[in-house]
Amino acid sequence: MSCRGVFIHFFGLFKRLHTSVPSVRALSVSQSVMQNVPGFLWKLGQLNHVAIAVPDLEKARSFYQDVLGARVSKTVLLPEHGVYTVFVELGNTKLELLHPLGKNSPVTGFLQKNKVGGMHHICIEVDDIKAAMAHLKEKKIRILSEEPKIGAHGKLVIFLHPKDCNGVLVELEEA
Ligand SMILES: C[C@@H](C(=O)O)C(=O)SCCNC(=O)CCNC(=O)[C@H](O)C(C)(C)COP(=O)(O)OP(=O)(O)OC[C@H]1O[C@@H](n2cnc3c(N)ncnc32)[C@H](O)[C@@H]1OP(=O)(O)O
Repeated sequence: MSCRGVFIHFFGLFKRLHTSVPSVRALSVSQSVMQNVPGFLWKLGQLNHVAIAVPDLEKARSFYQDVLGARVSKTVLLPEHGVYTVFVELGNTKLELLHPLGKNSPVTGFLQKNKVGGMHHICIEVDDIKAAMAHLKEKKIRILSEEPKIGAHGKLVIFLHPKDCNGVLVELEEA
């Protein structure tokens, strides 16, 4: 490469580095704050977790821990939700592995339809769950419990009907 070629190559590289750093930073800042939409009495925050229903919890744990090398929590039983949970840490978010607990588990029917497992719900943080509920009722989005419950992180949660949310079961958790 000529002297001029070397200069152009390094100048191009410098420009790319220079422009990529602020855009990465801007992205991470916007993800870490609640969205402030004018006229809204509550704010939507970041993705808390994606839940995956699994027919074999130990096999699923082993996949994330031993094959992908992720940090994985102990199994926690949540009888009031009818699930066993295992959390997989991903840095910017988590995966929640779900397995039915008890005969009335809401995950049983899902696993009957999805034998190998599959994405069960997403969980997004909100700053005020009661205000979110009032707003969603007004918008005719079905909330799957009369009152918020205590979720996997000891915080208030509600679930929104998948048929009202583009086919995805949505959990909102008060941050
Ligand atoms: C600890 C806590 C936490 O993270 O904090 C948790 O995870 S607790 C995680 C477990 N808890 C929950 O899931 C609570 C909220 N879930 C529920 O209330 C229920 O599971 C429903 C989502 C209402 C589904 O009820 P159920 O199974 O009785 O109804 P169903 O089988 O007739 O389903 C009605 C329609 O919704 C679809 N459907 C059912 N579950 C779905 C899901 N997870 N994602 C997307 N679509 C789903 C079915 O395919 C069906 O569509 P077609 O009519 O087209 O066939």
